[in-house]
Parts: sequence; structure tokens; C-alpha cells
Amino acid sequence: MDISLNDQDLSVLLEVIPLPMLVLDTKEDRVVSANVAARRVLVDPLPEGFRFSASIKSDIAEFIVFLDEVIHRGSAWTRKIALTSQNGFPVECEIRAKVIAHDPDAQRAFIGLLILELSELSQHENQFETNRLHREGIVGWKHAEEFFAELELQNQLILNAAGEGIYGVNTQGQATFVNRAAQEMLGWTLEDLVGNVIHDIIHHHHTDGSVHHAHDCPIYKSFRFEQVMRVDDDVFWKKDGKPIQVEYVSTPIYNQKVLAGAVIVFRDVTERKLNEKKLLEAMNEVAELRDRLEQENAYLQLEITKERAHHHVIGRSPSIQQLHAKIDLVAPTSAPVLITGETGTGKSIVANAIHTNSLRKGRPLIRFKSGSVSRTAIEAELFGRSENANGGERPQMISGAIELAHGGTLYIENVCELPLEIQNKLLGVLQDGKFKRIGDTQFKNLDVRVIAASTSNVEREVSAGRFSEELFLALNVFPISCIPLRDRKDDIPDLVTHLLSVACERLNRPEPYVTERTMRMLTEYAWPGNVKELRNVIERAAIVSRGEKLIVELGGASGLRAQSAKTVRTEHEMQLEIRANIVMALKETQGKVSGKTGAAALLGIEPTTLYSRIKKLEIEKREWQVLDGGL
Ligand SMILES: Nc1ncnc2c1ncn2[C@@H]1O[C@H](COP(=O)(O)OP(=O)(O)OP(=O)(O)O)[C@@H](O)[C@H]1O
Repeated sequence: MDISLNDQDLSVLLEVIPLPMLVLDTKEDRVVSANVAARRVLVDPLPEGFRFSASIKSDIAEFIVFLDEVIHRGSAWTRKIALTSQNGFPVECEIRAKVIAHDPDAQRAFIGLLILELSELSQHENQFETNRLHREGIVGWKHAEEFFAELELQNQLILNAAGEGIYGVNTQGQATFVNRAAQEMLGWTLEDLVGNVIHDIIHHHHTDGSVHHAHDCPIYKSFRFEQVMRVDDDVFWKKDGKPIQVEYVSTPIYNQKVLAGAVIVFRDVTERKLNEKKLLEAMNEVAELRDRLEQENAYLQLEITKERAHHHVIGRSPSIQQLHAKIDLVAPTSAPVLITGETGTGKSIVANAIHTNSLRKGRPLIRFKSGSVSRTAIEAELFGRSENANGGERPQMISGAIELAHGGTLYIENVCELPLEIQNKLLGVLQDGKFKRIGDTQFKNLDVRVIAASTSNVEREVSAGRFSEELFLALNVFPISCIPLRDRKDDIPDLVTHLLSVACERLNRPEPYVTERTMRMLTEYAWPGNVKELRNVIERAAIVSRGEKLIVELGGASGLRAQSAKTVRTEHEMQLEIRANIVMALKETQGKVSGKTGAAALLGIEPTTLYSRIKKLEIEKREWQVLDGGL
């Protein structure tokens, strides 16, 4: 079957195609039809029976291979074939070919050839790329715009959420933005600030009232000299005319590497500065008090040392020598000491000697003698108290004697008078080496040496169930007993001389001399109140003696002198003497025990001691009342 094409139809079809196109009859190598664009490239007008091979510049064999490929595959393209234009110029092109009709038996095919000049093709491609870029550019710009809008919104949110005040200024010092915190801290609104020179609004004066010139302003400096400025003590002025203390950082900002102004981040530190000021004042006050306390302490220590300088254990009797030996032995240790002896025999003098000869002498010797009657008061005096009076506020601390003695020595007088509960608590403290204030929750470590004293026979108190046996064992590590003055009369002259010189020094009086007679009288006296009583007598004598001689009055003791002439008295006789002396004293004071005019003062003993003696010796009211009534 032979095929044919309606040339007319083909021409019309080809003409609508803008690119060079022609139809080739392969059998006759004839261009059947070519559109105007193709004719413009090859030959125009197209001669009847124009042979396509005439336009091929390159090897014709290459074109035949290409046609075979087209017929075989139905379509193909190549850039290997160069054409010659009607002017004789070479036309570099891409030829795209497609089989329109094929009759293998007749070895004929009609093939459509599209000729794309490479120069135009690349122009097209460039144009296409440009269009594509243009299209994509617009889309990209839109994306960028959305992105920046989003970013700006987020930045605004961040700026407004920030706790610090933040504002920006341009290079003219005009505010460009102000975040919410800044507006709230300053009271100025966005309308008040943005576009205006912010220095004139919030930063115009110092607190002392002097003008803050813009040329001195660190914020201006930050963008003039392009440096970050940190200021920690400045003021910004609020809309209500009040200043707030601020600390701020001013950082220069750039737009496309060109200085655009500065951003200022600030904090209201008014309250902090106030607290710092208060703290500083409080610390200064504390330092002042500490200095004063140290001075007072130094002064008191000096006074105590001076006072204690007169508190040596005086005497040469064998019992006093023995006492010295014991003190020397026990002082350097930290062992507890239990000192027993009648009142006024020098128990506190011994405690002092032990302390001053120990390694603790640089720390205080605290004397504890509870004057309180109630158990809780005694407990607080000894262990301290931590009170939270105003609930929630810092508790008020009161240090007890035991805490004050930390590192030093605690001397407990009349230890037998401590209530049993407190005795047990004290025992616990000594065993554990820690204590707790009343009302406190925390234990504190304690390093204390305890020296306890008693006028009573402690073993007897233990047997009577009035004193804790365990505490007795804990304290009785090194017992020392103080011998009454009547058993060491040899010491009386030394004591008289010593006590007289101490008294005169204190009274700032010339020291009178003691006649032999007076010394004998003093030596022979029974001294139921021991050295304490002797001291009182000597002090009184130092006051009343106006002349050169010491005039001694032994008060109610005259009645006892006859008895005191006896060389040895029994313990019972001694007790009777003491009893009679107390009754006499009570008679003189009409039963008054304490106070300056009380019987205790007259006897030179503590009221508590006198009370316990009255009880122990079973002295009844009628005894001194009857006597009183008899006069
Ligand atoms: N051996 C001594 N050497 C020097 N002074 C002494 C001596 N013994 C006692 N004294 C003096 O007597 C006074 C009373 O002594 P101290 O207070 O030590 O007695 P005490 O036994 O502790 O009495 P009390 O049991 O009543 O507390 C002291 O102030 C001290 O001046």
C-alpha cells in the first residue's frame, strides 16, 4: 500500500508551529513541506523537489544513521548534524524527528523534523530560567516577608515578656521601641517615649538634683563611641516625678554594619539597694557593737584578772600545802572536780586556782549559782533558752552558763541544791558532750570542764535520795575538801594581813597595823563563817579604823570567846556554836534572813545557805522570837 499526504493540509498544520519544521520523504530525500520558519533557515521559497541532503553540512552518513534510528524507534533527536543556511552559513542545531507515516515494504517514510537552532535554544533556556527565577523570586520574597513578620511578632512578644526594662534609641537619642516592663517600671507610655529624646524624659537629673548632661550620659557614649556600657548605680525618672534606682547595660546596635543606635536593658534595683543599705548599716552597727563588746570584754577581763590576783590560796598550814599539791595535780587535766567544805572555806578560790593553772585559762571561768526557785528558771539559766516570741521571726537566743563556759570551766556552787531533773540533765550533757537550749531543736557540741562545790556532805545527799548517784560519781573524779579555818588557825595571821591589804587597796585607805592583841583575838575566834566571815570582819574593821591601828569588832561573837579559848571542841560542840550564832544573828535582825541588813549578811554567808542551815539545824521561829520577846 502506497501512502500519500495532502500537501495542502500539511502546509497549514506546519504553519501554526512557530519553530522551523518540515516533513521529509525519506525515499526521495525530498522536503515535502516546510513552514515559514524552516524556510527562513534553509531556503525560501522552497523549490519544488528540494532535497534535504543539500542542506546538510556534516557527513551525510551520520544523517542516514540518524534517520534509521528515527524509523526504528519512532522518534529521536540529535545535535551531531549541522545544516547550511540559504546564505551558506552553518546552522548549529538540535534536530528532533518523529515518524509520521512509514511503509517498510516501499522503503518509504514521512518524517517530521523540528529544527532548533542551538543559539536560540540557549536564549530560550536563559529566558526560561530567568522567568523561573523571577517567579520563584516573588514567592521567595513573599516567604521572607512572612518570615520577618513572624520574627518581628516573636521579638515583640519576647521583648514584652522580658522582666527587664528594654528600650532602643536611634543615633539621635530618640526612643525607637520600649518594652512593656520598661513602661510599667517608669510609668511612661509608648506614646510618651517613642520618637522623643528619651534622655530628656527619664535620665535628665542625678539624685542630688544636678543636671545629667547628655554628653555625660553613658547611653549616649555607648553609641557615640560604639562600646558596651555597664552602669550599676544610676537613676531613671518615673512619670510621677519619682526616681528609681537602676542598673543597666547599653549596647550599640547596627543595621547593615551601619550604627543605628543602642539598646538599653535595665533593672529596677531600688529595693535591692535599700536592702543593701540596711544590711550595710546593720553590719556597721554589728561591727561597732562587736568592737565595743571587745573593748568592754578586754576591760572586764583586766578587772577580773586584777580582782583574781587577790584570790590566791593563802596559807602555810599542812592542810593548805596539801591543797596546793592537789590543785597542781588536777589543774592541767580536764577532769571534773568536786570541792566540798563549809561555807567560806575558799571553795571558789580553789576552783579559780584550778582554772587559772589549766590550759583553759584563756577561756572564761563561769560561776553558776542559781538564785532561782523554779526548776524551769534554773534550767534556762544553766542550759539557755531559744524563744520564738513573735512566731516566725528569728528566735531570741539566751545563752546559758554551760554555753558561756564552752572551752572554759563551769563552776557550779552548791551543786546539791540543783533539782533532781536538772542533775540528770547535767549528767547527760557531761556524758554526751553536747547540749540543747530549751525550746531549741538542735544539739550543740560542748567542751566544758565542770568543777562542782557543795557545803553539804554529798554522799549523805545521795543516800537520802536528794542527789543523783550517777552525777556524784561523774563529778567525784577528783575530790577536794576545804578545811575549816578553826582547823588551820596557823593560817589566820597570813589571811588577816592579806585580806587587810586587799580591803585597804579597794577602799583606797592607808593600811592600819594589826596589834598583837588583835591578831591573837582573831586567831582565837571560832570563825563559824570561816574565811568569808574573817574577810567581812577585816573589811568592816578597815572601814571603821580611823587611826593607825586596826580596830576589830567581832560583833555577837564575844559570848563565844570564852568557849573559843578552849583548845579542842567536838563536832557536836561546833554545831551548837554555829546554831547559837545563827539564832543570835536572827535575833539581831528580827528574823530577817536576806538583804543587806539580813542575818545572812551579818554572818557573811549566802541567804540560801542560811536557809538550808536553819532547816538542817532545825532552828525554830520561837527560839529567836522568845529571845526577842524576853528583851
Ligand atoms: N585560802 C584562802 N586564801 C585566801 N582567801 C581565802 C581563802 N579561803 C577563802 N578566802 C576568802 O574568803 C572568801 C570566801 O571564800 P569562798 O567564796 O571561796 O568560799 P566558799 O567556800 O566558796 O563559800 P560558799 O560555800 O559560801 O560559797 C573569798 O572571797 C576569799 O577572799
